[in-house]
Amino acid sequence: MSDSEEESQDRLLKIVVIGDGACGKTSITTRFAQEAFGKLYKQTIGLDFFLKRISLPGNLNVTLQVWDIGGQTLGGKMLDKYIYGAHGVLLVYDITNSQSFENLEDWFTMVKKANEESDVPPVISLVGNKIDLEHMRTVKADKHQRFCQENSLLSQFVSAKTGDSVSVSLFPKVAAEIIGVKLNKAEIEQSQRVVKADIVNYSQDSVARTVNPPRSSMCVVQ
Ligand SMILES: Nc1nc2c(ncn2[C@@H]2O[C@H](COP(=O)(O)OP(=O)(O)OP(=O)(O)O)[C@@H](O)[C@H]2O)c(=O)[nH]1
Repeated sequence: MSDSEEESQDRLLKIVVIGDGACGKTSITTRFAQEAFGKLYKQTIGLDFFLKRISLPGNLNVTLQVWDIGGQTLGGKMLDKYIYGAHGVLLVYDITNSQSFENLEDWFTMVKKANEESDVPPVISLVGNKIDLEHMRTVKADKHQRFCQENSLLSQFVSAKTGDSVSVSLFPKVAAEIIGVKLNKAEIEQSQRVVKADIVNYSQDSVARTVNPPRSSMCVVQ
């Protein structure tokens, strides 16, 4: 089988990352896509895209199209269009910032609204970020767990800074749940073997014109 035939069998999954400004969405996606972390905060205006290909058990290759959505979009006109059609949603908050947890209700409401007409609801994971700052935690873990139970969400604690649980757990778990594959711990780690990604920045205008960006102008995935 040629490379291109093999690639055409990949499933492309749209994963949307939302939550308050500065909770670490860009850092999580950059950690996942590039194994990198930057200390400097640069606000995301509109959104950025990342692509990464991962392998799941059974030789299943999945390409994740990760939409990193700026925290300032809450209440804006474009947010429901960005979320629409997502296979997976990461609802991110900062464990050292209670307000970012309180505001999850608003983000979650937007997710439900944007998908109320879709046949298959997205898989949603609650993500508590910055666990390297455990000593500064203001959101108790049981609050997090309660929110997950009440709303039937997957649950994850991560640190984009140290990389803890970002690549080996968060994204593979969500992808596996979407395509209906059960993963054991070894398999989650295994899913990280084949990966490389580049980042493409889209202006808000180009997304406003076409919510599904043209594939041809996206980055190459290997
Ligand atoms: N200590 C620590 N700092 C983090 C972590 N993740 C992100 N940060 C820092 O938090 C700040 C905000 O991170 P971003 O990833 O830009 O946040 P964002 O949610 O994308 O922000 P918006 O673009 O405004 O939506 C930056 O200074 C990051 O370096 C983490 O896991 N631990």
